[in-house]
Amino acid sequence: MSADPHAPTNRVPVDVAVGVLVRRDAEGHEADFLLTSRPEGKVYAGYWEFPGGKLEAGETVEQALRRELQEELGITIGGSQPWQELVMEYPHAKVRLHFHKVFEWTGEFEMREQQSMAWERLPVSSMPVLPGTIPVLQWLAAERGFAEVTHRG
Ligand SMILES: Nc1nc2c([nH]c(=O)n2[C@@H]2O[C@H](COP(=O)(O)OP(=O)(O)OP(=O)(O)O)[C@@H](O)[C@H]2O)c(=O)[nH]1
Repeated sequence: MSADPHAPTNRVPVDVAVGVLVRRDAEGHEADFLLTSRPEGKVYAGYWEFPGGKLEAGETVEQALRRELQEELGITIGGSQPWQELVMEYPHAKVRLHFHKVFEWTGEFEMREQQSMAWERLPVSSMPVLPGTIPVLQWLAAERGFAEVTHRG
C-alpha cells in the first residue's frame, strides 16, 4: 500500500516571512498588491508568489521580511502587520508561512534576483501561481467581497 501524499508528516516546518505589499487607492481602500516570480535556479522557478524568504536564526518575522525585501527588491519597509499563518507541505519542504501586510516602504524596486514583479488585482493575471499563494488570494477575496475565480491555471 502506498502512503497518502496528502497526509500530514512529522517534519518540523521551516518558518518563512512573506510580505503582502498593498497600495491604497485614492479613498484609502486596499487596492493592488505585489506578486513576484520565483527566480531561475530555485524550486518552483517562474511561479508567482508574494515576496519573502526563510527566517534566519534569532530573527523575528518582521526582521526577516525587512532583510529579504531589501535583498530581493531593494526596498526598505517601514513596518509590517501580522495577518495570516499557514503550514504548507511540499515534497521538498514543510514551511510555516507568516504573512504580514506591508503598507509603507521606501526606495525604488530593483529586481535583484532577475525575477519579475507585477502589481495585481483580483482576478490575478500572472500565472502560474505557487500553491501557497492560492489561499492568500482567497483571504484577500474574502476581505474584499470578491466572489469570482481568483486566478487562472
Ligand atoms: N517567498 C514565498 N515563499 C513561499 C510562498 N508560498 C510558499 O509556499 N512559499 C515557500 O516557502 C519557501 C520559501 O523559501 P525561499 O526559497 O523563497 O526562501 P529563501 O529566499 O530564504 O531561499 P534560499 O534558501 O534559496 O535562500 C519555499 O519552499 C516556497 O515554496 C510565498 O508566497 N512566498
